[in-house]
Amino acid sequence: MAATAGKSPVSSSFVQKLNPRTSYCYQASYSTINLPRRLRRIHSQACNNISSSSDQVPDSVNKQAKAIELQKLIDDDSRDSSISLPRPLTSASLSNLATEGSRLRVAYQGVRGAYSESAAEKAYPNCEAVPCEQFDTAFEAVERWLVDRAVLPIENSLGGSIHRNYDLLLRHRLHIVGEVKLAIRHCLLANPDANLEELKRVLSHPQALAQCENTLTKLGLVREAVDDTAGAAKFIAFHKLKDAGAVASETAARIYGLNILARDIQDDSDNITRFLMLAREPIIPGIDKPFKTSIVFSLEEGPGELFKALAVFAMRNINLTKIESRPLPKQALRAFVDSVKNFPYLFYVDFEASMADQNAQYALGHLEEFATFLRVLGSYPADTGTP
Ligand SMILES: O=C(O)C(=O)C[C@]1(C(=O)O)C=C[C@@H](O)C=C1
Repeated sequence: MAATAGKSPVSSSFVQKLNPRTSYCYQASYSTINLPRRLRRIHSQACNNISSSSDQVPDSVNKQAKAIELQKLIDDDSRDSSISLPRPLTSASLSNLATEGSRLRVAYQGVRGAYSESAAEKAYPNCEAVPCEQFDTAFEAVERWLVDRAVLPIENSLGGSIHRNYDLLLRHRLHIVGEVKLAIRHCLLANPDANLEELKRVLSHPQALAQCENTLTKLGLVREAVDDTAGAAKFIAFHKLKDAGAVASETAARIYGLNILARDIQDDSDNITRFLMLAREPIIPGIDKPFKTSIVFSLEEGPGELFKALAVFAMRNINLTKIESRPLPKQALRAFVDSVKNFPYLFYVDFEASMADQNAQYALGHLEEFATFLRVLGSYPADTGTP
């Protein structure tokens, strides 16, 4: 191995694991580096903890059917299980999900018209976007080979990190294979017979409500959090509410037959959400285009530990684009830390380099020397296009 200033010694087995050009075994093993055996056990227990079976097959998605009559939607939804829109998957309905054709199937949390659906379609044009009730269901659908990818919102330029989704990345064993940045333009929606003066409350995803904080405060509307923006639109349409609006997309307005009372109500016109694409297998990282790598690690307690960890990147001129800290789950904590004085944390870091880049391999080799836990979540092409 050639000597490089600031580089730390790296064992050959480590490079073997990290270097995509060396072997196929890299593919299966690079996501977990130096995972203590006890924590590894906890991980696989968590991953195996998947509920099984049941009875409902979601109807196929006709993406071209733009104009869906509201009355039909409401009638179908209340009387008949065969509604025109696909029902979001629940854990219970996963086992009967049939594979249709060869289009890439991408699971997202929410109902039709959610921003996550647009993100899936932006990342994979022509994909079949599969709505899921919860993020866990979307992850499970990938783990059980029922869909090919899951899409996960991870951070927003106004609202910041979506913390729960960081925790899901750790709990499940999927790999990040791509990212997509999407411009989020929120609308205030209401039923055709409702008007702004009558509105008292507004429903939406907590992130969307936070992104429209100023506008909603000015309007004096009470915020009510629901699972996703399009779900809020569907709910007010279904119940024909006159006193409640929804913060959601223009697409959701069209699908659920709602009026757009105001457009672009986010606090800043520059409102961008970054989504991650997840798959069962990692992709082989290249160096032909800009790549990003996402990792998660934990450190011993002590002065300068985090400084040392970040220095492994700084000394190799690797740019960090994101750092997030999350509490280390108690369960995992018991497995690999004997006693702690303060609250222990996991650090999630995104950096601008491919795992095929030797510099990045050296940086992680160096970090591995003192991190108590280190896992590569994925190395994937950076989204450098217009959101
Ligand atoms: O509710 C939706 O439509 C989503 O896709 C979720 C979500 C999020 O989790 O941040 C995605 C983009 C926007 O930032 C608001 C909500």
